[in-house]
Amino acid sequence: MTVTITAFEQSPDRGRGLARDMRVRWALEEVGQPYDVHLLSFAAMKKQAHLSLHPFGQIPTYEDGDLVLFESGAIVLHIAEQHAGLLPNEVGARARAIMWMFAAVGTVEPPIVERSAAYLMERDKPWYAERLPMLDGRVCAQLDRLSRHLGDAEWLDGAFSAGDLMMVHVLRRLESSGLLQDYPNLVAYIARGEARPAYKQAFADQLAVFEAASAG
Ligand SMILES: N[C@@H](CCC(=O)N[C@@H](CSCc1ccc([N+](=O)[O-])cc1)C(=O)NCC(=O)O)C(=O)O
Repeated sequence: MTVTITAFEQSPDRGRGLARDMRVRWALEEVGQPYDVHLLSFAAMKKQAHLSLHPFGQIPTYEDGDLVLFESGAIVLHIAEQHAGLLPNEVGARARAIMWMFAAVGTVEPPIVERSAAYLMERDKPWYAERLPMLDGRVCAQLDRLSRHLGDAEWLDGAFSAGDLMMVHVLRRLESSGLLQDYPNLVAYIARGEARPAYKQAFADQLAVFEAASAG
């Protein structure tokens, strides 16, 4: 039975690989698993057929036979548990890799999403100019700490893992913000993730969807 994921029919990330189906695509490529994609319009995401898969009406979802999952982190963890290549076998290293998955989505991502949401929904509000430095400050506080931890290491904890996959994708959202320029080791870290063949394949496949939709 082939796995099926959901993704945007026409992603607002305009093919930049920022939507969260990218994490699932990348994970499936890292473990060498084929998958089908069910593309959804914004309207279809809020209809009952999709809400029965994803109670919050979002993408991505993951279907494998009777199993239906949502939450990109949970999907990546499931893929990593089912196939070799994204989690170490050694108990402690495996636990730390999962720890970094949670750190990505639970500690580093929230201020990045808050900053992005403010730009998208509040940039014309009178308080935005005053609020932006605070939003940047919260993002940079986490970048500072992550950068110090990473130092000159290639990955967060030994070999590349699902923790790095999630963290690289979280950080990519900042690529056009200018905030990463003060953290050259994080820029290089992201570039190492983007240089992986599995990432490149996932990115190309996500971009192809956007280009086909834009051409149509
Ligand atoms: N915590 C969930 C969050 C899922 C989520 O936010 N999904 C978004 C798409 S990825 C988030 C996203 C969207 C757009 C960009 N972008 O750069 O344009 C980046 C990321 C979605 O379905 N949004 C539609 C809706 O909520 O109605 C997860 O990790 O799976």
